[in-house]
Amino acid sequence: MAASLQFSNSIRTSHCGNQFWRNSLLIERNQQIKFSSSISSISGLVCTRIENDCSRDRGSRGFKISCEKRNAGEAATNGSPGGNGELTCVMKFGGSSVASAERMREVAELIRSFPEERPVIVLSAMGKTTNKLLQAGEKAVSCGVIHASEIEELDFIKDLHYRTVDELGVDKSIIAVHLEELEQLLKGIAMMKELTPRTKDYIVSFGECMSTRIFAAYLNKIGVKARQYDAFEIGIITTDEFTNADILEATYPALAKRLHGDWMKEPAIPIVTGFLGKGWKTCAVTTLGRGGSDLTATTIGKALGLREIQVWKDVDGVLTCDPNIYPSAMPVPFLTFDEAAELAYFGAQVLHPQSMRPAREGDIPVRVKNSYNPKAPGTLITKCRDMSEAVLTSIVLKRNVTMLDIVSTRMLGQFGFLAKVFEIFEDLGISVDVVATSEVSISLTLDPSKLWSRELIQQELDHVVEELEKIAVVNLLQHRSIISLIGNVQRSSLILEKAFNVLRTHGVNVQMISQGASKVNISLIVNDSEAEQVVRSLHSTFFERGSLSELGEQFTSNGSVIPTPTVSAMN
Ligand SMILES: Nc1ncnc2c1ncn2[C@@H]1O[C@H](COP(=O)(O)OP(=O)(O)O)[C@@H](O)[C@H]1O
Ligand SMILES: N[C@@H](CC(=O)OP(=O)(O)O)C(=O)O
Repeated sequence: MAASLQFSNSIRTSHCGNQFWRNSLLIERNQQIKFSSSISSISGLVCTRIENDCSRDRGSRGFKISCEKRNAGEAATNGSPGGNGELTCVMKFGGSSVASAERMREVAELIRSFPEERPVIVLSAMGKTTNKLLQAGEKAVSCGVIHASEIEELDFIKDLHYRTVDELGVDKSIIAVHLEELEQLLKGIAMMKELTPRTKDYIVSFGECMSTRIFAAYLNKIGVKARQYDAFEIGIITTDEFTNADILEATYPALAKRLHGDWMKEPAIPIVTGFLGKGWKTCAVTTLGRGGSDLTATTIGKALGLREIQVWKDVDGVLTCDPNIYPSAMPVPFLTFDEAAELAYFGAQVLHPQSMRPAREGDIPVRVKNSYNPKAPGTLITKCRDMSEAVLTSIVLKRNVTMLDIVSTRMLGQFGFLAKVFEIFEDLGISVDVVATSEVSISLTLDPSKLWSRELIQQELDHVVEELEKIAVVNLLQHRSIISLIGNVQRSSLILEKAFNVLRTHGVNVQMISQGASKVNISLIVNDSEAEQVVRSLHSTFFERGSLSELGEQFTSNGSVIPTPTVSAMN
């Protein structure tokens, strides 16, 4: 039996009070809902979906909570995928979640703790395996063939994976063949003295190929039927841009056909390699850029039209700031796809920059959860959310950015200047992050992730400057940081006032400022050396309870604004 319940602001206030609203933030799918006595007739239902009600005017805070009546016997037993229905959700576990045998056991238990789910599991490589594989590849270039088998990182990878199969009690042969091939590959690189982007992608693919095989074998061992899949064999088709490939449209029907078809023939939890794809022209293994398993998860979610995409990390959701900069950063309970995309694009490592696109296109909620602390509510990312009280959502820092000041050598009134500048960037294949313009000048920052290695950065930059100098006076400024203030740009004046107060206190001059048309991000460019301190102070100002603005407004711990009752703060 399915029921659809609509809770509006007024119902919430009159029937449940603020308590329910708070509780509603904590409701998760498949959780028993405990309603207050006034609506107890609907108790006993299980929540299956929570949606923001976007259909109404700004200011209303409706939540549509879909529920199902489930009898105790309806949930599957023995940890097997629940019921006979279709696949329900994606659960992606990152490297930190599957870093050891112990972590894999915990993740298996976590999956079993949702017996009514029929999930597709996406896994990253164990722990820091991807970094180790890349380091091994780089060492192989210059170590000589006879020393390729002795590369320290190869030993580390062998030891980690053999120890894990041993501790989990699964058959060693499932990964032995990969580890042998990896050693051969390193010898090949040593022989050629060359590591191309294509070979890099092939090398790192061993990480995901092994973690998924180990985990699938373990699930089968404990009685949970599972089937391992390599993404490049089941239809994740990409561009041939090695190390940073894009997913192509053909992926969606191909994935759906394969995963759905297999499931219908014989249900077994699919365990899919994250991060990997197959180049459409080369047919070689490609990767989706660092952290790309998030994108694999949302791609599968969209392809199968699943109800929810869960990305399980080692933090309590998307936080108000990078915890490495501000250790007591707090989880953000709700985000829109736009906010999350902007946050990821401007450097928050927690989500892959492109991962929100399939979720947004398929309108599938994404939940960011902590595999080390599953009870924490995490962050729910949906198409829209109530912004009426939101000010700032999160502060993101992107370091080591290059900035260019480009001033036209021609007089005012010249048209086509901007077009010429961007044509140069297009021809050189360099992507631009933040831009501020006037008619005859333009300031912009370059995306460092697109500039592959150190030597190339300088070469490419020299070339850009050379080309631009044909039409303009160019000033190249390196070691800059972008501080992105993600939030409600409807309140941009308030945000800017607070932010500039902080900057003034630290004696920091902003070198460029840009408010995106997307209306969720204000970007400030400062020197690298000043950036972290500024971010910490901004965080205290916007997110710490009791911080008082000169406008007489106080911020709550989630960055929203509450009016202060007296006027004394204004003086
Ligand atoms: N705003 C942020 N919110 C949460 N985590 C962040 C943020 N900015 C940076 N991080 C970092 O991102 C890490 C999680 O991302 P990642 O390492 O890719 O996870 P996983 O490997 O589990 O997929 C966290 O451990 C944290 O250090
Ligand atoms: N293993 C890949 C892909 C990935 O998504 O990893 P993680 O989920 O641990 O960020 C990487 O390290 O980039």
